[in-house]
Amino acid sequence: MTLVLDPFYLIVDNAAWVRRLVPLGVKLVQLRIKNESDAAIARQIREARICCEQHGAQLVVNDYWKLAIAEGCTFVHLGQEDLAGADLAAIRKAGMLLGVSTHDHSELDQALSAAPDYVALGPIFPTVLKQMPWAPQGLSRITEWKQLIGEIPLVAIGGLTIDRIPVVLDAGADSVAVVTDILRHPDPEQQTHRWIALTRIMG
Ligand SMILES: Cc1ncc(COP(=O)(O)OP(=O)(O)O)c(N)n1
Ligand SMILES: Cc1nc(C(=O)O)sc1CCOP(=O)(O)O
Ligand SMILES: [Mg+2]
Repeated sequence: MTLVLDPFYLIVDNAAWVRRLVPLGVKLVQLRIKNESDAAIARQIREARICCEQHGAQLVVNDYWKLAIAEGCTFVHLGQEDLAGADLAAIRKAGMLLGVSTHDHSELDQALSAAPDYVALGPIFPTVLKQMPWAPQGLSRITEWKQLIGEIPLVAIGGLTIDRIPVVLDAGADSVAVVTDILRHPDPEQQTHRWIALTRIMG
């Protein structure tokens, strides 16, 4: 059955952000931790899972699919390199949902061969979060991707801001993922409220 994704997809880099923003009404959140020990990551996954369960939010664990399984999580996000090294059978056996990143047609073919529960396309606009070899995809690429993947939910990511939500959803994205426009906002709580309100109207 096709998954229905919340139109607002928050991505954070530690469990403290999950505790701070999920209670505001976030329903889909990714824990994307880099450069910490497995023990520290496992602890934060557990903390985030408990918080999400308490608030009816879906937690997606980035990269660390083994820890996600061990901590009883239900959703992982994998990039292409992560996917190449992952045991998809183990992920599915654990009953996990799977989201996969794509940046070009060959990556889309790879992603679709894993029967993902959503496909992410990025970077839609320039992003300051990480360096990537791909030029911004632009809005027409969102429309193209949605036509190619059909019913599978499409997540747009990269350089998204509150002002860009309408055009990105209108182009065909089912969900809009964000880091900087919320985590580096002077008032992250207020900005989260704005994202929730706008994606509820538009999504
Ligand atoms: C929703 C979503 N889309 C894309 C990514 C990027 O994943 P990946 O290419 O594996 O890069 P890292 O995030 O691991 O640096 C994502 N995390 N979430
Ligand atoms: C983590 C990530 N992955 C991308 C991809 O294109 O796969 S773009 C991106 C950065 C998203 O952060 P921001 O909202 O700050 O631009
Ligand atoms: Mg990754």
